[in-house]
Amino acid sequence: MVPKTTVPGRALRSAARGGRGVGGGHATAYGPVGKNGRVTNAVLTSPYVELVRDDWARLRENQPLTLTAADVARLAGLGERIDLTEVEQIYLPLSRLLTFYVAATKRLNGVTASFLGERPEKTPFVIGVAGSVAVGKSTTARLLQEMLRRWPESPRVDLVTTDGFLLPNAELVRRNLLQRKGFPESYDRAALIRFLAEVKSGAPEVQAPVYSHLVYDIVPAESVVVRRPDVLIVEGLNVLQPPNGTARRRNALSISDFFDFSVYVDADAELIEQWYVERFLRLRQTAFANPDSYFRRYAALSDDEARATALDIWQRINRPNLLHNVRPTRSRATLVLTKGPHHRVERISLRKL
Ligand SMILES: Nc1ncnc2c1ncn2[C@@H]1O[C@H](COP(=O)(O)OP(=O)(O)O)[C@@H](O)[C@H]1O
Ligand SMILES: CC(C)(COP(=O)(O)O)[C@@H](O)C(=O)NCCC(=O)O
Repeated sequence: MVPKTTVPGRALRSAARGGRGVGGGHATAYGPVGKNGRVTNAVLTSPYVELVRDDWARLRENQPLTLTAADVARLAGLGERIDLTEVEQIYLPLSRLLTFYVAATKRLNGVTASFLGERPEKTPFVIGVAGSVAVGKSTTARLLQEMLRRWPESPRVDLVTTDGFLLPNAELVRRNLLQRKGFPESYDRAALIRFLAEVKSGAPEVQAPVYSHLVYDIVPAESVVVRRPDVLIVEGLNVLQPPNGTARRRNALSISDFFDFSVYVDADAELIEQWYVERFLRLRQTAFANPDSYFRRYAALSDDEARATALDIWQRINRPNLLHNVRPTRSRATLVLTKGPHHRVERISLRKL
């Protein structure tokens, strides 16, 4: 199977007509290429090369899976069981690709330092993980963290979620944004950018604020500390969001300016809705049942009531955010994982241009 170049989720056409096998296809900004190898017109095609899962799975190149079924079960936590074959066929090749990027980026930083006549500084390789609420960002990020830790290039891998940079509830209420938690305007973007700038500049210790899903608010006295890891994974709905109007006018940076690689986890909105509702139903027996939970009133709901409540939250908040803010950032990712039913990744699009 020859990889295709497409806009993720929208099949365009194959730019890899030469049939050079997996990895042999090329994405081009100009196409199609004529018999004499010359560009025959200047139609802009996609910067992505697209692989179906079987071709992608082969790129693991005999790399042994070092995660056990027990490790994977622990990563799934209270969620749905994660299929070990999925880990082997999808996430292992991805972690292999990432280690190549980590090594290449280190070399590139060394080249820049030597050009400047400086000593190369150790800066963390930063990976962004984006996608809708309930698409599986946290699970993907945790899997990548565990897998990357097992490679010699990146023994120290930290993970930070952007919910810590949400504005506190009191401030959301003041700005009339409590019903828009997770929308770009509900975050302290400047603080997130400052955090990433400090991490990237090699600061020995950088603190990030913490959000509690239990109390549904920022925890004022808590923080997570990032101490110059080899890799930092930054997971969140809006990590690929470009600066808004005012910020753009001030030439502000994007969060993604600090990324060395980014992953967008994608699926049809109908599937994500189903995963959101299923997770909500499960949370009734666990997190919602905790007396300290902001959502403790949901613990007593019947199945039908819980389903209706979850659907209402999905349709009022998370679905519009997905459609208007999150999904439009998909084309900025280095890699797009497109899932089908049961979280099975069906297509992988890798940016080549
Ligand atoms: N690869 C996967 N295999 C099986 N279940 C998954 C997978 N990824 C996510 N899930 C399940 O889907 C739901 C949403 O995943 P989660 O990682 O919490 O999403 P997000 O961080 O995007 O909100 C959870 O119930 C989780 O257990
Ligand atoms: C906390 C979240 C905004 C996700 O934040 P992220 O870590 O992606 O920045 C989201 O999981 C959430 O709780 N959304 C709010 C929907 C609601 O009001 O229930």
